[in-house]
Amino acid sequence: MEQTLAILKPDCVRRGLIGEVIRRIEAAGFRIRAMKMVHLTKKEAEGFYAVHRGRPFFEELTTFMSSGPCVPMVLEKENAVADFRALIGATDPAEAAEGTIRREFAESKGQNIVHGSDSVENARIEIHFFFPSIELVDRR
Ligand SMILES: Nc1ncnc2c1ncn2[C@@H]1O[C@H](COP(=O)(O)OP(=O)(O)OP(=O)(O)O)[C@@H](O)[C@H]1O
Repeated sequence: MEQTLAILKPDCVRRGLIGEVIRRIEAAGFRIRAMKMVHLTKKEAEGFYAVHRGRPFFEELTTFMSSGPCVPMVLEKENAVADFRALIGATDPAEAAEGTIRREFAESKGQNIVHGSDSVENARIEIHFFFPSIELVDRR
């Protein structure tokens, strides 16, 4: 069974959308394996998004991600990584498909409600970042 790392970003928490977004995630067949609320420091946000260091939006992104609490969670499902990316939609809500979480709730490319790992390999790295002691094994 595949796992992916999702984050309900600070805008999701601030706008009171945690419940609504989790409802959609569960309705789409994902099982929540781990979840917590954390307020990242700027340094931690820079560590999580290290691959984007040097990109023009890096400063805005890491300032936003450390601006308030967020909710990282480990989601499990067949084909979890790709299916979760499909459920959340394109990075820019204006380009996200009808019915996706970002299309429905996100206000901008920067504040886009939710994060989802973009590959199985990155999912492993990102899960370890937030849940270093979680067992990454098949537990059906
Ligand atoms: N042009 C931009 N301006 C502001 N923020 C941006 C921009 N491009 C990307 N971001 C932010 O950086 C995050 C990571 O960018 P990336 O291109 O990896 O998008 P993504 O894979 O859809 O998003 P995520 O990694 O959060 O799931 C985006 O979710 C978004 O919040």
